[in-house]
Amino acid sequence: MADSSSFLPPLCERLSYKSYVVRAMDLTVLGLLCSLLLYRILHINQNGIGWVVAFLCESCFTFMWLLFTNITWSPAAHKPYPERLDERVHDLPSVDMFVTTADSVQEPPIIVVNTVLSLLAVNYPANKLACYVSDDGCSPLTYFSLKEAYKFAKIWVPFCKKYNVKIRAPFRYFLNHLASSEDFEFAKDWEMTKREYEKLSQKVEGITDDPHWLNADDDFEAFSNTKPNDHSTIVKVIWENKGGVGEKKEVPHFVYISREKRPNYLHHYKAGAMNFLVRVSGLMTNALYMLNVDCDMYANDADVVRQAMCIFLQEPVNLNHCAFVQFPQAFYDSNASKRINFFRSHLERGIGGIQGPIYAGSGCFHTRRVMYGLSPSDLEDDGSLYSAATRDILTEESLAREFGHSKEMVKSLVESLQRKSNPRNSLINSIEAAKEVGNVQYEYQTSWGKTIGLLYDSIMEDVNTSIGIHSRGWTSSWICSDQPAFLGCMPPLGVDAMLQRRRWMTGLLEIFFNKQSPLIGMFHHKLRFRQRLAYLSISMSGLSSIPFLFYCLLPAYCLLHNSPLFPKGFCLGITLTLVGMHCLYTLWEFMKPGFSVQVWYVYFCGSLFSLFDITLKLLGISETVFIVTKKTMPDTKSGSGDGPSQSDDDGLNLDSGKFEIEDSLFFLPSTFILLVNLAVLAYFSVGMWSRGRGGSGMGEACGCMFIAMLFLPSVKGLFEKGYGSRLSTLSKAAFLAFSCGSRDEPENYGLNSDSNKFVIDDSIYFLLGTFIWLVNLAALKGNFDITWSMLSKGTFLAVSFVVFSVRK
Ligand SMILES: O=c1ccn([C@@H]2O[C@H](COP(=O)(O)OP(=O)(O)O[C@H]3O[C@H](CO)[C@@H](O)[C@H](O)[C@H]3O)[C@@H](O)[C@H]2O)c(=O)[nH]1
Ligand SMILES: [Mn+2]
Repeated sequence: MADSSSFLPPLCERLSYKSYVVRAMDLTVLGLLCSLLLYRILHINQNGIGWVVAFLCESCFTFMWLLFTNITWSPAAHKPYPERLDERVHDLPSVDMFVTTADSVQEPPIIVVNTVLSLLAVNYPANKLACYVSDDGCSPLTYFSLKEAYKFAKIWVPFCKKYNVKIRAPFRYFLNHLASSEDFEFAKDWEMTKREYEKLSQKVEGITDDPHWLNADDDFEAFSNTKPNDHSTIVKVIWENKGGVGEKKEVPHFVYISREKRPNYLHHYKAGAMNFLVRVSGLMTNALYMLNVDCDMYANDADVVRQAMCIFLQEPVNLNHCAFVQFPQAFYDSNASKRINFFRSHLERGIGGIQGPIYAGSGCFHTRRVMYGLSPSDLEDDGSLYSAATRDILTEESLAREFGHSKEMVKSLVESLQRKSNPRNSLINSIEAAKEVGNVQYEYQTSWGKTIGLLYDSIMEDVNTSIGIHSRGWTSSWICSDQPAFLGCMPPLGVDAMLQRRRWMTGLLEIFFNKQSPLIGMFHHKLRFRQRLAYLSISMSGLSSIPFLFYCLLPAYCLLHNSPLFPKGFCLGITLTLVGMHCLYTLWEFMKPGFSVQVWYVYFCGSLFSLFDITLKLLGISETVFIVTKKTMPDTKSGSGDGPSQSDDDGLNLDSGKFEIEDSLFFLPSTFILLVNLAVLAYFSVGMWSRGRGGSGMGEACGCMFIAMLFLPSVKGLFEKGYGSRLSTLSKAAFLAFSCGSRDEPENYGLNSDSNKFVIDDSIYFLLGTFIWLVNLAALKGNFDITWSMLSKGTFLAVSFVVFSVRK
């Protein structure tokens, strides 16, 4: 396929982003952390429990910093030159494009439609493309919208190609007005296309789940009497590109599928949907490469497919062994976009310089053969199957055993593993075979989800699958581009963002504990050592909230117990430099792209609650569940951030078989930490002059102050967003704070100057209580819909307050 003449310039280039300044900074922080640890060890005998806990927490931070330094040590990315593709490659390979959607309410069909249109219109020969939409919601609305989208595509795709439109998702494109300087013909086409798009979006947004129209159209018969979790497989070929002339040849194949679902059968969320997509597309078009996007991630650059091909088709292929090409993900919702862009690209570019970026779930091109479980060692230098491997892999029984008993599937597999481009017969002819591989029992006792396709044992299926691929010795490539290749949406900051973060962290922890854990087989040679460390760092990120939580309470603890937390003299300098550098370096970097402390809190809190989930899972009490995030169009965005959207039932949610956390509980940790620190600060200022020498002092008080400042904005968020149950959050946090304080020995209550031990005083309870009531009163003033439940919680608070205050 590719022309091997070596005179032509390369299709892509590897760029290194190595920076000695960054390295020096990373090493300095590491050095400072180590000297702090050393100091703590040397003085461990003179100091109390606070000192030991601080040492343990700091050891964790040092370890995490070490892993982080490993990631950021040698960042790299690939720069493709799509304009060189045509002179080098005469016959472009075909590409199957997958879109997953799961819920027509959380993921409005108009968003899916836009994503699909952007893919159908990419700059690539239409007869080499196929677009498959998997609908886990089994929604006739989604199917209806896609059919309408196809009608519009017949206008949209030629329009984009004729005028070389840059952004090919219509909702984005039509946000800009027509410039008056445009020529007449263009203006006419533009107006017409815009009108058609408006008609389409009115139809799609106006459609309801009314059974009348469903019954009226035979095409929707498959959707009658179905439930999202109880229906048979549906496969609909919306459009088949059979060549021809004009618009007919310009729109790629377009297929709607929804796999069979039955209650009591595990369906493995997105990974299950993807594996079905891989099979159906194998039967229908069997392209060598597959693109996968989330339903909200439209292609923002018409050249994405060509860019990816620059990496795959770069000669010599075997030096690279590139299994997949990951594009950066960016988000069109302003505030959220920056935080993720920054983190993801920072991390991915770093890992991109080791063995290659991690598959991020969306905006990724996979090689079909790799998805089928092939290893680089199965291949000859020219990319054909190694002859011994052929014998093992290509026997019919072993294929059927591993991939399931479908004759058509086995045939397509053989062709795909041998990289044969099979001449297409009609897509319609494959519908029956496609339905068969969507059966709930099809994967039973096969290797799907275990070693083949997307792997199942984590709800973070992307990272999990990625480890599997890298462990077989493949590499991957991270593309750097000026213009974001894909744009999607992120939930607004707040509970939804925390839920998403919590799901991610839980999924990563599942990986940490599953059989692919980066901890196991630490020196397995195919997964490079540094890459393994990178995976370790990522899969452990949920755990980092534990030392952090302790650290946030330590200054308060040490102030109360009059035991030192921070070193004195020269070593205090080290601590201050560390904190200072950390603030300047991390926090500043973090804030630079517009982050707020709240974003940081979402991270912290999401991680904390994932620990809760994973504990329940490891104990076998509940399963981890993929809760789909809500997606909104940018112009209709405004209403989305107000208030919680999930139900606020506490305890076991029977539908999902999982413990749900009440929204307001997400604010519990911050409220708790803030209350403890404020109370201790107040206490400290009252008793400052009567203190003994040698223990804790101003340093620890400053620590408390710093932490209180850090958490204040997130507690403020609790009030701003109008979460109805803030009273309950406050009362719970206060209850926790009280009970922590009351663990002291009874005789230690009050100022005990003999023991030189500064212990909790009754007044602290009154201070805390008064504070809470003042805050509550202020909050209630602006919120008149006080429910009985809130009143009862308030009464509970009052009673517990009195009980605790009179305790002696
Ligand atoms: O049962 C399910 C659940 C989800 N999805 C699809 O999965 C995608 C991602 O879901 P979303 O709610 O948007 O989750 P995010 O946290 O935004 O997704 C990120 O993280 C996921 C892993 O947790 C990856 O799968 C995604 O690709 C990645 O973008 C969407 O297209 C959904 O339609 C399904 O197809 N079936
Ligand atoms: Mn998403």
